[in-house]
Amino acid sequence: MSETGDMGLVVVGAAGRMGQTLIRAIHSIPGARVVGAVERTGSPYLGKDAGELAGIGIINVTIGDDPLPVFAKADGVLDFTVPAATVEFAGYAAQARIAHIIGTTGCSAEDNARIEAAARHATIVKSGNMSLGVNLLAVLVEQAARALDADDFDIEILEMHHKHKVDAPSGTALLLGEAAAAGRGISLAGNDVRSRDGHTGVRKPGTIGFASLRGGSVVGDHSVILAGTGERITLSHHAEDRAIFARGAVKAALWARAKKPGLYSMRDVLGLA
Ligand SMILES: NC(=O)C1=CN([C@@H]2O[C@H](COP(=O)(O)OP(=O)(O)OC[C@H]3O[C@@H](n4cnc5c(N)ncnc54)[C@H](OP(=O)(O)O)[C@@H]3O)[C@@H](O)[C@H]2O)C=CC1
Ligand SMILES: O=C(O)C1=N[C@H](C(=O)O)C[C@H](O)C1
Repeated sequence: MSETGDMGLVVVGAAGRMGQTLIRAIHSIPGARVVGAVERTGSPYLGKDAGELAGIGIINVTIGDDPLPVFAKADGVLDFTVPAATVEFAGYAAQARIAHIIGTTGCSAEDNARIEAAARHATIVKSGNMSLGVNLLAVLVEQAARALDADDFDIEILEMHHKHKVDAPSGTALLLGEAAAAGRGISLAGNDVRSRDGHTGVRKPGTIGFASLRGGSVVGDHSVILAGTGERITLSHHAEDRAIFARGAVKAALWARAKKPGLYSMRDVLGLA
């Protein structure tokens, strides 16, 4: 806990697009405080003040590359980095018995198994999208997929992101795919079609298709299309500002503080489960 009684939070990947947005969000939200900032060894941002880098002025938190001492004095860690780093941070958060909020996408099944193991000791909230809007959209997608029969309506998920994004389909697209699959009473694994190229043959009934676009500065656009014969329903979310993800992550941290170790989702945090 920080000296003020606020929840003391460490931001890992503090110099990244989300890292800087998180520093600004924590600074503006009552009850939370930045107590540490971590970047990878060799980062040009080591030694810089995390607040100054994020554009809010000096907050006396220097960006370092050793997570252990900062985790030891914190209540939680906000992590929007890369899968290999996230798996490592999950182990450290479990050792320190602190909350770990994971926004990192592109984790493999093996990464997820290691995160699940860490959740035996740490309270982990992991979601491909921390915004209220997308998590509400997931509930609506599940309802629509349940209501519209697979014989009559095909489900396709389209996402577009900025040109710097490295994983596809996006974590959000997969989260929405999981919601659609749950509505249909099937598992997404084995029923997903992640890309199409060449002579693909006709669409296999009951599958859930994905398409990914990349370009420019798009923060995150997602559409779930339920395509029937003669009609089409499109459920969409457009993220205009990364602050929506950062605010969700801080909300998740404050929620997780009072929770027992385990692996939770943003739907749990928002009461939409
Ligand atoms: N769940 C959600 O709501 C959201 C999830 N995301 C996800 O968050 C992740 C990050 O996105 P974004 O901020 O755009 O990406 P960035 O590349 O801008 O930021 C990632 C940061 O993590 C740093 N990093 C890499 N390895 C380590 C390490 N071992 N220790 C500490 N820091 C490390 C990177 O450093 P360097 O560049 O020097 O390698 C970089 O500064 C992605 O997976 C993205 O999909 C993004 C937005 C919302
Ligand atoms: O990389 C991003 O930027 C984003 N990643 C998340 C995802 O993979 O869905 C969330 C958001 O769409 C932005």
